[in-house]
Amino acid sequence: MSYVKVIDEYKRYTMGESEIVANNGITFDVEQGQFAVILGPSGAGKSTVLNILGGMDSPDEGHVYVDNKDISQYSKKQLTAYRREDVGFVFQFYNLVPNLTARENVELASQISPDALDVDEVMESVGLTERRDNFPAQLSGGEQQRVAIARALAKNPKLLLCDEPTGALDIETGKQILRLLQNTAREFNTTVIVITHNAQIAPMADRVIYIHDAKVKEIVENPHPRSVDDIEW
Ligand SMILES: Nc1ncnc2c1ncn2[C@@H]1O[C@H](COP(=O)(O)OP(=O)(O)OP(=O)(O)O)[C@@H](O)[C@H]1O
Repeated sequence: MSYVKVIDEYKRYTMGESEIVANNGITFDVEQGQFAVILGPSGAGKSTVLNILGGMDSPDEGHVYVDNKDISQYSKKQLTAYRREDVGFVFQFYNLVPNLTARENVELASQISPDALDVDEVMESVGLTERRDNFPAQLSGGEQQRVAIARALAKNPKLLLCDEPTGALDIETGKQILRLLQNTAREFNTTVIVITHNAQIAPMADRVIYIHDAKVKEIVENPHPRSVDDIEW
């Protein structure tokens, strides 16, 4: 079975009298160690998929397998443990703790995971050894995002989920972050899933899942993903 397997997943929200179908029978797979991109316009349902994959929300129907476990059937308690131990999150606006240094931000995450990696090794792998004693406000946006990635990786997660990770960065810095995410999938065999509306990112992914209007429109496999350096946007 694929490492991540979403099968006929539905999520509906009630807004007063009306119902919004945010995910309308979503089905896709991602293999272990793949760098996958979920691409679609605003409102297509991408964050809903990510919230469900990350254990922040549960689907109304369907199944979501991660590493052979059906997380759609998890209790609240099981979801809490899953979020803590199995999933690393990277968001558009970093969400670092401002009064902790870069290293302390990473350490904090490593402390809640039983399977945590060595904090200094992770800091080195994202190229931040020199800046580890700086506070977030003393770091550039790209450096702060690298701290956020280190924080997510320190837990040694099964899944790294990234919500518009380059959305707040300029092109060159965004490329550095994408290179880091692509390398993470390759070197750590971590399954990385990025959601974005930026179609320029698609050629560098191993698999692209196009979502439109709450449904999967197309799934494209890239047998030869492009290097980040060859991508223009
Ligand atoms: N908690 C919620 N309550 C009500 N409606 C919601 C909720 N979360 C999402 N929606 C609706 O579900 C639909 C899909 O939203 P979602 O955030 O998943 O899209 P998206 O593709 O991530 O968009 P964006 O790129 O703008 O974040 C939208 O119509 C949104 O308004």
